[in-house]
Amino acid sequence: MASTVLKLATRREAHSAPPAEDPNRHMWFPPGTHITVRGLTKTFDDVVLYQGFDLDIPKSKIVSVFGPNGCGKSTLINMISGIMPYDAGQILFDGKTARETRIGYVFQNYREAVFPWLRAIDNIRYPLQFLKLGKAECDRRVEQLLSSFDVKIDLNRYPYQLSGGQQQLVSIMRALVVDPEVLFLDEPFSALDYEMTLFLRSKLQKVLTEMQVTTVLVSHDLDEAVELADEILLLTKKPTNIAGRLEFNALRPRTAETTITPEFIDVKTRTLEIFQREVRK
Ligand SMILES: Nc1ncnc2c1ncn2[C@@H]1O[C@H](COP(=O)(O)OP(=O)(O)OP(=O)(O)O)[C@@H](O)[C@H]1O
Repeated sequence: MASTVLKLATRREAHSAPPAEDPNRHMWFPPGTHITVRGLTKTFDDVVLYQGFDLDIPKSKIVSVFGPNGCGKSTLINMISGIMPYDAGQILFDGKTARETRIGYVFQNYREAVFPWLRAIDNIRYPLQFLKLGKAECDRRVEQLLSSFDVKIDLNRYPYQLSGGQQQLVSIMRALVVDPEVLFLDEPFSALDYEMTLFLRSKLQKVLTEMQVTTVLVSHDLDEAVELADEILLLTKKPTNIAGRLEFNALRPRTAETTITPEFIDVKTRTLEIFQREVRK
């Protein structure tokens, strides 16, 4: 099946969509796509959450997922990242399965995500043991990450000795140390105070831009969803589908000043309009 998708993509790299009568039409995806979701179906206790859901996620871009409460944002990234099984469908990363792909995941609840028995530095290093890398390369990666994030905290401390924001910073670095092809973040800042949120948002944005990692972010905060995104993916109420997709092309790094530009206000307003239309349905 993987080769079928790739063949179809290669055949149609002329940017034109396939004819409507093509039975494999749903397998087509635009050039520049990294993740293809096709025919995704998920039911919880007889409630259909996703039914034949298709989605393309572009390579090296940040996509924010926004939608009504309980529409299935977390479930979607959990299924795509391979954490949660689905009933039917296919998800491929450049033609590979999730198991064949280096994936990073940052959870909302950092307290449960970091390992309390490991010092911060050992939490960050932890996933490297599963990659076949020499010690020098492991050290280089950790050093590079610490320098990119300009880390000022004492990494010899245990998680309980760190603030919530510092623990979430550790868990973000742990997700990035494997140099992931794809990064998933599920409301990573929602449990943090505002100052820490702004700080981490700006650091994360800088590092993601440097690393060019394909990123899918679930956020409940509209400003955050737009500020960080190259594209905002809006979902409907369940059974969940795509309500709209909006691009946001402002230059990076984006700062508080970005949020008062006409471009930001326009994208935010249009996002809100689609969201409100869905919520009222
Ligand atoms: N393990 C589960 N068992 C049963 N139902 C579930 C399970 N996980 C999620 N659901 C249901 O699926 C729906 C989508 O849940 P999900 O957490 O993905 O939505 P969400 O959009 O991320 O929610 P929120 O906006 O509250 O963060 C909800 O109705 C939820 O109750």
